[in-house]
Amino acid sequence: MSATSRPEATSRAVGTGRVPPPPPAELRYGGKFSKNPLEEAAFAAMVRRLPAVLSRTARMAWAIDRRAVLLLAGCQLAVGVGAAVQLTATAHAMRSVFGAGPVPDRLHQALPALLVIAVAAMTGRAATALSSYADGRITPLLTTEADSTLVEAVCRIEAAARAEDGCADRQEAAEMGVVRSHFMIQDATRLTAAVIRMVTASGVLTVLHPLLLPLLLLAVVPAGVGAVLHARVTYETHYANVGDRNVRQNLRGWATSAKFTDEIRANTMTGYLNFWYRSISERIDARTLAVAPRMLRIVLCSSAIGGVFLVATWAALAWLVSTGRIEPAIAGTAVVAVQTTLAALSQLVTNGAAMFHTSLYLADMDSFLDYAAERAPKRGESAVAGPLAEIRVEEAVYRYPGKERPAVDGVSLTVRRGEILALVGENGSGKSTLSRLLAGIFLADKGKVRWNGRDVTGLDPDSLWNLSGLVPQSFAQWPLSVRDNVTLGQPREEGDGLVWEAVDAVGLTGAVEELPAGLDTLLARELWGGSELSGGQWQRLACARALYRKAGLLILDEPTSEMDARGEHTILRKIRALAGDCVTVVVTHQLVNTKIADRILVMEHGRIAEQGTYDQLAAGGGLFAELLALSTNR
Ligand SMILES: Nc1ncnc2c1ncn2[C@@H]1O[C@H](COP(=O)(O)OP(=O)(O)OP(=O)(O)O)[C@@H](O)[C@H]1O
Repeated sequence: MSATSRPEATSRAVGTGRVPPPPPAELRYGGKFSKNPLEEAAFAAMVRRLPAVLSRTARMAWAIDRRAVLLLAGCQLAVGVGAAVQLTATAHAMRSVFGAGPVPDRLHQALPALLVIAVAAMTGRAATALSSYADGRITPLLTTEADSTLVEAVCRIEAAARAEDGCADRQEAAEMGVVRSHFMIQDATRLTAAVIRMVTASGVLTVLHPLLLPLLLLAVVPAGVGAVLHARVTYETHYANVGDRNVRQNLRGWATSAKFTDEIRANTMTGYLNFWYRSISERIDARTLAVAPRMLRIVLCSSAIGGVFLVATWAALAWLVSTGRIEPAIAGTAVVAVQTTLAALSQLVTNGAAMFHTSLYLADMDSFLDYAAERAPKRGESAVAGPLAEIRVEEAVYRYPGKERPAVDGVSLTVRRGEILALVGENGSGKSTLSRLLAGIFLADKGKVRWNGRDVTGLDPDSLWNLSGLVPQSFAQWPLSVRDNVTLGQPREEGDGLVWEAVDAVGLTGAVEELPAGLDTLLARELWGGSELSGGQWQRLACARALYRKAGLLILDEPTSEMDARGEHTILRKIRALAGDCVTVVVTHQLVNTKIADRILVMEHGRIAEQGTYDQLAAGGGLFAELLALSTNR
């Protein structure tokens, strides 16, 4: 921990008599949740990855823009042919230049070959420019495809699986695959261009003298090995940092979000947050810096070994000329061929290592996509028949991953259309979890939940959710227009009429009319032109969203916790008025609000402790009566 990170937190702590905060817990992606793909991978196995990555890149690019891929392939071919033509013409020109006769005559003789060299060079340049144009056409779409695939995969995962340990870290690791997909085409193009140039130049070199190519290979192979080892170390560091990076990213979002400014300031959390942020960053930096000497050793060793072989190559060439084994004219061409091959080989190893590096991140992305696919809903495909008449829960048990005790533990109940069911109970008693089971968001580990008599595991989840409207405990404040916040991108043919109806039902008409652009007002204070609502107004909007859906199942989890008495009264009356057409479930701690319910279910430790009407329970002397007494005892 550097001394620079602590002073603010420490001085604040000293000033208030508090102890300085400990650094945040160390989190590592790995261990029981995942396996570092490099742990047991041999060097050869890593190099063997390259063709697979290349063909995958080609397939993805082909699916996106065939013409651009063909253009790229044509350009690669032109670059290769250009390099071969240049070298052959160089050999011709050298022979003329080193031949007999006066200098002007020799130059004149070399002129056609020199012109061919110029045209081949120009063709090569033009092909390279066209390649980058084709790359520019493919890459943005490729990145978008990778990004959208990832987002869609995350959105498809069963809600319950999101609570699994390691899920968020795997996702964070996969994000890097999206970032690297930006370089895939460029790396692949450069790699194949280098291969083509190297093959043509080394062919010419072998024809000139068979000894030169092996020597040149020896000069470049150490650099290649060095580059791959370098990529391996970089990836290992990245891998060790995934967990901390994930936490840092979340912390950054929370610490800098305007939504939490008040809480952070008034609770003097700024110092702690900055200290934590720095601590995590420093931990990440420390891991990165710790491998710097290893990186340096790799680069130094590979450069030194490569340098020795390069000197040997030039010495061999000098020896061949001095012993008359090759003519000076051929030696001149050999110098150009060596330079070309060397440049191509260096490009090959650099881009090969880059592709290898990319392949590691893509493997993380693939592995996450597989993980997400395994956790996508595997339920039946049949739709719920007719309007929702009844939901029946039979001995349902649900336990969150990693938790010892079930959150819902053997609950049975039936709730019918036209009925309002209130769920009450102390914090953590399982109310929200039960409502998730009722909505089919979670599937019971044991027992059954049936909609109209059909087990929800056999039903298409979208068909369930098309019939439901939910106001969750913590609802989203979408940075969208008022209208989109109500319709959530599902406008109805009736147009704004239904939107206003929903807005009116929650008593928000006046507030929306006062907004600068009415329903079109962007609700995002941070964005240019945006407006902001109060906490209670946002909650009313969340209720309007659920009411707009005219759902068969309405679940409201603490729907009025931020509302004033008038807002609460309006919404509860509306819920009562709409109750005839749907199954309504209200989760609340405001026990007086349960008066609107036909039946109240009191939860305790995941079980139903008691149930009945308000009057029955209030007079019953049980948990409800106790909680009611506490709520009025001030
Ligand atoms: N995403 C989650 N991952 C792991 N455990 C969870 C998760 N959500 C809830 N739990 C646990 O499940 C139990 C029941 O939680 P639930 O949210 O259903 O309670 P609740 O009655 O709605 O509480 P509250 O009144 O505080 O909203 C609690 O012990 C809680 O810690």
